[in-house]
Amino acid sequence: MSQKIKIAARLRPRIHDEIDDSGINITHSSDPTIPSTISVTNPRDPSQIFNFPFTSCYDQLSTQEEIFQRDVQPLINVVYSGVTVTIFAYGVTSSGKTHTMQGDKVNPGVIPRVVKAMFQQQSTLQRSNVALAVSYMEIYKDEVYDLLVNRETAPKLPVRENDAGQVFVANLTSLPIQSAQEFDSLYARASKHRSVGSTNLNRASSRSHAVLTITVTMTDSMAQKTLTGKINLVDLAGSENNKLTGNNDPVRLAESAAINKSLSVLGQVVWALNSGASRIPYRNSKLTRILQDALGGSSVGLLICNLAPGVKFRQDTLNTLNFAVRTKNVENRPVVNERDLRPQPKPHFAATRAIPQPAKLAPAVLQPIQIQGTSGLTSGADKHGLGKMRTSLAGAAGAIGDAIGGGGGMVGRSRPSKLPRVSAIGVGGAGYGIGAGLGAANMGAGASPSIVQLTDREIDERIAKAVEAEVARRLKEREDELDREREREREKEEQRRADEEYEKQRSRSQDRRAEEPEKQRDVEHRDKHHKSRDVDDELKTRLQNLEDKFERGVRTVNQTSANAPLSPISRKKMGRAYVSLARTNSEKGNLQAALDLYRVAETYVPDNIKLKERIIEIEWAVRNEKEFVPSPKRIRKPKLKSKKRQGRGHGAKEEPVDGAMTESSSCPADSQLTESSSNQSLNPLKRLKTEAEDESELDRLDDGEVQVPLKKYRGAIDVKVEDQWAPMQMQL
Ligand SMILES: Nc1ncnc2c1ncn2[C@@H]1O[C@H](COP(=O)(O)OP(=O)(O)OP(=O)(O)O)[C@@H](O)[C@H]1O
Repeated sequence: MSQKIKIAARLRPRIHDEIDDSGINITHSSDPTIPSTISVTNPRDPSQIFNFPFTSCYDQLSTQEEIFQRDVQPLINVVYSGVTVTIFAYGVTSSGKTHTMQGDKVNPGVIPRVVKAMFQQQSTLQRSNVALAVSYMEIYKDEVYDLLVNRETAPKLPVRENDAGQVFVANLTSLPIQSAQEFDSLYARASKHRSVGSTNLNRASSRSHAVLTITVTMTDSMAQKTLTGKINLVDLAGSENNKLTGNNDPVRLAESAAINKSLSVLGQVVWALNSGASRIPYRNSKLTRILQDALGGSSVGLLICNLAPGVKFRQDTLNTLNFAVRTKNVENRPVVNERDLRPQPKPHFAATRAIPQPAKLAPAVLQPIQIQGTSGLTSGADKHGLGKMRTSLAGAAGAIGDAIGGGGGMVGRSRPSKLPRVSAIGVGGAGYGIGAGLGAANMGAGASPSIVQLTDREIDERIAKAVEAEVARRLKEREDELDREREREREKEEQRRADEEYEKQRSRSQDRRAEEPEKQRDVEHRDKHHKSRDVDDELKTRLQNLEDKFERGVRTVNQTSANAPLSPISRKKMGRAYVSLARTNSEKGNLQAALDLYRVAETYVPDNIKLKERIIEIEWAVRNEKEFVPSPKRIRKPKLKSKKRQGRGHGAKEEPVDGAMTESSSCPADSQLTESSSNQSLNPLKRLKTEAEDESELDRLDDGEVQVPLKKYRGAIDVKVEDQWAPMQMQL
């Protein structure tokens, strides 16, 4: 049965000298069937309030104990029923994730409380054997490191997938723990290994994602079963805005880029799961690869969204809540991890590498009737003829088996050629050599008590069929594995090329900037010309296709196109093109189409904050059936802009932290609006290109310098306070 991820949102209190903020409010519901609500004021328009209903909302006065009792404690039973549970803390840097998960001595967080509860539960169990073990890793700059070993010398650990499709970190230490005290001292030591650094926003900011796993193995010797429950406790690193954190040294910037990228992939995974995409981009980061089971997989999930008060965090708060709303629609299919300890029938002969021991075979040959229930097969007639036949068949299997790295070859070579025929059938489920395989796979010897009379020819045919089928299966397995390997290599190669391309572009633009102003003007002039040619064939085709679709009234955009491998530049171009199309639609009043297109654009440029804001605004307008008036277009003023850029580059002008709230003096004049709207008369493809190249909506959205005049905007939207933002969803 599928189960949705449960969401809990927690607002931390003000810390240090943070300014009091009344922009985030929590309304608790006394009725358990009605969710509590978090209301957040739009930083760009204080008259607009977004409401987010969640089953669990914790305000600034909430305690660690409350959160544990209400949302975490019930999951301990789930773990003890043999299911994997994943709890992860998500939020912007300094929002209180580590406080919630780890806490301190006075206010222990989720992790120490979970361990205590796990031991308490263990003591109540009558089962003969319940063992707890811990592993702890961090994902730092997209590499996995073991935190239970010396971190200085810890190697990067590979992430692998087993035959059952479960993702695991190879060679990760797992230590048995006997008591909560033992865990505490081990955890305290290991936490010191975690990468932590100081930023303007957090003295001890996590520079990595940390995943702590407690595994409980319950062995019931009477029922001969083992249940394995697991709880993954994930303290994610927070998304970072380098302007606010003050990160400026290369190490911090690289860490920050890795954190933001992995969180952005996390968002893409959630988006892809919600939109039913055929390919979920788990492999695009180690974080999502490791959390694969928690996102659309087989574990039970709890997402704790940490929120920070203050206007400077307001946009991040909206982004976090927006992520939460999307995540609560992700469905998992929890499974019980149970293993039967009773001796299993031996696997098919060709699937095992074990070399049959003649000494073991011998007694089985002597008691065929007991298993097979027939005397017709005991004679051992035609030993030599059959032996030859079998040798050649098994030899062939051996040759192929060797080629595909399987065990068939070993079986083929090692099988004694003079094995009496009766043992081949009679041993059946006992599992000796070829006979074992045949008995189990083709004749059902162990299962059926009926007498089976087979001629030598029939037996040989069956042998041939069994060998053929097994070899074909192994070849297929091998081919699939090779395909997966090729796919992985291809992805790596694409990533490398994209990085190279990005580096090239960056160094080119740096070179350009370093040139003399005279020359720079030339370059800019040339660039302008190049730009018009810069929309490559691929982009043109895609734009044309899009154009055609919309001309025909097709509203369904192929959203998986965002998954196609593109260089960062092409991604940006595609993003711009979609934004441009979206804008056209929003201008025409087709808000749903515009929203779809903005969302597609977001898959190409997931880090664009202004784009996220735009999506939230339009989502709100669509849900509340309000009119949405897009902000007027800005006309580029090359000189002014370059001056501003230079000024910024030299730190001449400090941007206000809450820039989004600032009314800008550089608002476009009415004449500019007219000029912009004259674009409407152009041929749509031309118009798209013009918009994408000359005055890209995306660039403008992305550009913190130019703000829409707030008064104008407010008047145009005519919003009402307290409109419902998202539909109510109950979880679990
Ligand atoms: N509920 C709370 N009550 C009191 N203090 C809190 C609370 N939540 C967070 N804090 C304090 O806020 C500061 C930042 O919290 P924390 O380090 O947990 O943030 P974070 O989200 O883990 O940040 P980062 O992503 O940078 O690691 C810390 O000093 C912490 O003690």
